[in-house]
Amino acid sequence: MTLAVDITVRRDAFSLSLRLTVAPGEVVAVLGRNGAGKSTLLSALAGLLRPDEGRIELAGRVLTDAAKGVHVPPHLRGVGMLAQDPLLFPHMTVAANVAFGPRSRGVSRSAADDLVRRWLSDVDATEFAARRPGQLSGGQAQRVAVARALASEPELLLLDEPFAALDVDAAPALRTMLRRVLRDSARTALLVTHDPLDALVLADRVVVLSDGQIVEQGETRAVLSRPRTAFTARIAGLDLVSGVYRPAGLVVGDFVISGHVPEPIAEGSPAVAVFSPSAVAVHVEPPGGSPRNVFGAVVGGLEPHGDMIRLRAGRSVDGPSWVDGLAADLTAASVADLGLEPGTRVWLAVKAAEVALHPVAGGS
Ligand SMILES: Nc1ncnc2c1ncn2[C@@H]1O[C@H](COP(=O)(O)OP(=O)(O)OP(=O)(O)O)[C@@H](O)[C@H]1O
Repeated sequence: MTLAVDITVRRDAFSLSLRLTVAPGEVVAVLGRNGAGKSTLLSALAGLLRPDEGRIELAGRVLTDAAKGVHVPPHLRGVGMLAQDPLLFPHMTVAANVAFGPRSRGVSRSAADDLVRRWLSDVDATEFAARRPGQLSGGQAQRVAVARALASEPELLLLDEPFAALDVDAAPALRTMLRRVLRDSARTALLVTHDPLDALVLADRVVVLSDGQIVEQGETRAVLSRPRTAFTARIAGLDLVSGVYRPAGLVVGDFVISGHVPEPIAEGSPAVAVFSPSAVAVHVEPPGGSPRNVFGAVVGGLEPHGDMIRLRAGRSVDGPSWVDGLAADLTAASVADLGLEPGTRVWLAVKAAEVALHPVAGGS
């Protein structure tokens, strides 16, 4: 189900110009700030918008060819969409909502019933089959929306900020479920988000969009932990360290990084420690006591970041290599008090309570 996109869309002063290939079973996250063109891209893929130039091909079928006037309508494209809002039909039961796509494609009632059972079970929503959407919580409704999107067996699934409308407590469970379902069904998917965590947990690869253009792309962890452009670094906005999950924490070489685990991680599987640069304390002497999560480094660079100064760490002669590029935010006064300048030896400390350990896409 390879997706090949090469399109230009012009909207008044804005123009999106993008070339992208997604391999069968691959999940690609498109990250970008407001107005970057993410929704424009999804609309073009879904067939809700006609590109001014270019082609969209999915699984060998031409969905759009601007030069030849080809434009397959949305319902015939084999493209499913999961939006921020579950958008379930309020007057139908959950089961009828999930059966709707297959039935309108001509699938028999009994085959559609089988699909309903399978997908409601996959998203842990079997018990809601007879309810109406009004009787579900936001998270439950979104699970049903996942089942509905997948029951249509789309060749491409578009995910538009699927957790944005959920409260913070419901999002991790849904993200875990979606990660499992996407992996088990080997679904080709494009995920639009401005949350780097969604990309980390769900996507194999990330594409960073700015002002209608791709500014960076690559394997998710590589792009987010070592952004090559200042723009991506700002979007990523997080410190992240890759390792292997053990009950004691994230094992990275000789280090164990302690943190909390908001969503389950299998022991021995690839994971990341994620924390905010504002949670990192910078010391010029090794901190006293026995605090955990202390890493030796040097000051690699100092740059203004809003009303703070962002320190970029570099590797010290005797310290771990993975500290290279980690960020810490300090006030200008503390930079002056500590006498920090490029090359200064420092110790970075971050409390376990401020560190979240997450599974990463591609892990078991
Ligand atoms: N119908 C339209 N007509 C003209 N310009 C539009 C239209 N819709 C969007 N735009 C412009 O296109 C640009 C990209 O918008 P788009 O919605 O694709 O961005 P986005 O990355 O999805 O942003 P957000 O994260 O806020 O949803 C913006 O400058 C927007 O003002």
